[in-house]
Amino acid sequence: MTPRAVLIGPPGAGKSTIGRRLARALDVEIFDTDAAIERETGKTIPEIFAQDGEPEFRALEEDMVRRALIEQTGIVSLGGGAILSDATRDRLVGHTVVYLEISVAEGLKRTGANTSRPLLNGGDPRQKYRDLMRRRRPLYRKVATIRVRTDGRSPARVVQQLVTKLG
Ligand SMILES: Nc1ncnc2c1ncn2[C@@H]1O[C@H](COP(=O)(O)OP(=O)(O)OP(=O)(O)O)[C@@H](O)[C@H]1O
Ligand SMILES: O=C(O)C1=C[C@@H](O)[C@@H](O)[C@H](O)C1
Ligand SMILES: [Mg+2]
Repeated sequence: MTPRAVLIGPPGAGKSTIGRRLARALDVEIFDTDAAIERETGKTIPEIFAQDGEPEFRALEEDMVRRALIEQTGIVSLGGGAILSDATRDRLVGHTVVYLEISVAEGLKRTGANTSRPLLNGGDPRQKYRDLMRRRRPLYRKVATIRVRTDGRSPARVVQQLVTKLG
């Protein structure tokens, strides 16, 4: 058993939104690792970051992704930073991995008013988002088997393209 597709990309790329809609279009289940971690721990992600620290969150995330890749058969949406883990990148080999691409400007717009993303809080969000993309872009590209641009495209349009690409 293997997921139909795994969605990756930075905050605001649409992993949760597109994931939900793509799953509906394909009539499969959606499994969002961020939501699953919150369910399993009974804490929100900002609470985990604040109380336990990012390394603890990354460990929970790595294990959640490991299990999802074994157990899920629908669409799996990963947290934005999940691909930072070497083990996770290794485990993604052989899967259908969709990179939802987004520009820094558009990513900032989509995440702007929202404070539920601990990594973008505090300091200058623009600089933080840029730094994050500089570090992650090569990793997203490396593990992706399909890339889709999301700038200036409605979720419906992105989903439509993905349905075509996934066959
Ligand atoms: N193609 C799109 N066009 C316009 N807005 C979008 C698009 N995709 C998502 N959005 C909007 O952008 C915001 C962020 O999307 P979403 O939460 O799905 O991103 P995410 O990749 O799951 O982010 P995170 O990594 O923080 O979980 C939401 O308000 C969503 O409605
Ligand atoms: O980009 C990131 O590192 C994160 C993205 C979110 O999906 C969450 O997994 C968390 O807020 C960390
Ligand atoms: Mg999300």
